[in-house]
Amino acid sequence: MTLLLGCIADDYTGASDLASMLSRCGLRTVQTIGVPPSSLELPEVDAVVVALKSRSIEAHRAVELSLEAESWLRGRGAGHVLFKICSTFDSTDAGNIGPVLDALRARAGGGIVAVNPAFIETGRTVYQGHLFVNGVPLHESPLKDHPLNPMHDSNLVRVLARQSASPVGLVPLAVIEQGPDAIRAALQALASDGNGSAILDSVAPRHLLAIGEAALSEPVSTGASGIGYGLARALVAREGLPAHAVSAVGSTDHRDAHAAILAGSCSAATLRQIEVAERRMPCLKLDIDALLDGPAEAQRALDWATQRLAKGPILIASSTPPEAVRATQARHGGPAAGHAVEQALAGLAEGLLAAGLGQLIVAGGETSGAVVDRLGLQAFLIGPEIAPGVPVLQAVGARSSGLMLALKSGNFGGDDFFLEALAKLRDPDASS
Ligand SMILES: Nc1ncnc2c1ncn2[C@@H]1O[C@H](COP(=O)(O)OP(=O)(O)O)[C@@H](O)[C@H]1O
Ligand SMILES: O=C(O)[C@@H](O)C(=O)COP(=O)(O)O
Repeated sequence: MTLLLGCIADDYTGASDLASMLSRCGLRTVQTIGVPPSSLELPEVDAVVVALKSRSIEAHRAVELSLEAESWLRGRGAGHVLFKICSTFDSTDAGNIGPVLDALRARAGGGIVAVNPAFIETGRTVYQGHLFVNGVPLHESPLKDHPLNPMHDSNLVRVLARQSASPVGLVPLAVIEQGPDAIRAALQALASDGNGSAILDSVAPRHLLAIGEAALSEPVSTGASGIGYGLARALVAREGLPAHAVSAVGSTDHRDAHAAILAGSCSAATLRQIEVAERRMPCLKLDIDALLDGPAEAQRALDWATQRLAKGPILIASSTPPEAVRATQARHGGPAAGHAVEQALAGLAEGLLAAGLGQLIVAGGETSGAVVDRLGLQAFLIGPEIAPGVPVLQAVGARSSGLMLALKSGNFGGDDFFLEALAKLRDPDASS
């Protein structure tokens, strides 16, 4: 296998978002959970997205894991490596975007890293280095209330400069509008001035196409699915590949298996999606204090679910509005509460799988990471898109092979997302 593109994603939902974009553009893509063991047989692909759970861990550990993934990808021919971060730049001043980007750049021998977190289809745009979420500056968007990394600064040049060892430049929209050659020249000028990275503006797909083409001249780039779109389109054109969506999920004997939704995201979008779904299926809202006090609440939830699974899909949610999250964090500590809730939901997934689950939808990036790790899943084939950034996934590898999943970033999807996802997991080929 010789890769056209190697990708390292800092969480699992982000990885499937990117993998979906690459597949839609025509690159045969597989998502692996961490660096795959040599025993795992992967199909012939053009791109691999190595999914890490490195967004909210110690920076030095995120660097180690990312470099390990980089070696694996370069060893399989990847000339360019994209470090996939969140389109809302989820991070803290301690990292992990800056430290990982610095390490990948150093490993590649220097140069300058183009950084662009735009994802136009989900309303993420960058102008004058400031990130907007559906037209609202990042620091005024729902991301200001994120349980793990609340975002309080929309100026990404400033945000990244606090995390990176090298100065951060800006390539403004006026230059991006001039196309790939002008972008390359601007990046070179910034590199000559000592910048190790630069935030690139973009408010429309044509900007991402130009950025993707320019970014391929450097060994490393950083960003979300928008830059993935630009890179994939540039590679497909360069290699003369057919520019149409490829889906790799095969027929599944899980079509009539039990289905469940686990929601651990407290995002505004997920809260609305739960509201819609609970009118259509049994829904259990976990008692968070009880959940954090001991195993009885999780056992109650598992009993509740296993009694109902055979009758149709069910939903279990830990999600609460921001004020309740703040109260929980004040009582139990932020990271401790988050971790405990993730592990409780992971335990529920394990119990549900033992009870015959064949289709699983998880809402929340960290939550998805905990669930996928607990189930020991190794890699995913990428199927059709349910909503921008959320594809149908089919597990491959020793454990739970064939299991159909959707890993939803908290902020993604319309109000009907859970209903749409259930239909698509049951029948990935059905037109929506
Ligand atoms: N009711 C709650 N109170 C406090 N923290 C919670 C609650 N429910 C979930 N969490 C935690 O909030 C975090 C949500 O992050 P994540 O799963 O990445 O969602 P998103 O995709 O919205 O960022 C997780 O650590 C999760 O365990
Ligand atoms: O780029 C994005 O917004 C997503 O792919 C992503 O990374 C989302 O992270 P979570 O909201 O933590 O799932």
